[in-house]
Amino acid sequence: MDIESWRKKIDAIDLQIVALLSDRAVAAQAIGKLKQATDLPVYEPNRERVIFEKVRAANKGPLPDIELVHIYERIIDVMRALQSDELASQRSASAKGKDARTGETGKQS
Ligand SMILES: O=C(O)C(=O)C[C@]1(C(=O)O)C=C[C@@H](O)C=C1
Repeated sequence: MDIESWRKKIDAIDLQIVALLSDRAVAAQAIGKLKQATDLPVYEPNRERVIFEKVRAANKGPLPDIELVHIYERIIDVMRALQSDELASQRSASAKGKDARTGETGKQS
């Protein structure tokens, strides 16, 4: 296959990754709401250790285990932020053209 064909393959894979990450985020958000309702902490290090172990066990290469786990650490960081509602407020602020932290529009008056 030539470079263009491989790039088309990567574009198609990226669409699947985005859809799967969105599905994962919906599940994490649902867990976050259940945790809020039952006063459980967002951060569950034991559960995260189990996930990293499953990821290592599922890995057939060519990515080294350590790199895959790094990707997962980042994914779960983002899921935790979503559960704490930090990302939800950032997203709605940016949709309105506002700074998530200050709520300012960034336009000169
Ligand atoms: O399983 C949970 O308790 C979750 O909240 C989900 C999740 C994850 O994204 O996989 C997120 C945060 C926790 O620290 C552990 C795992």
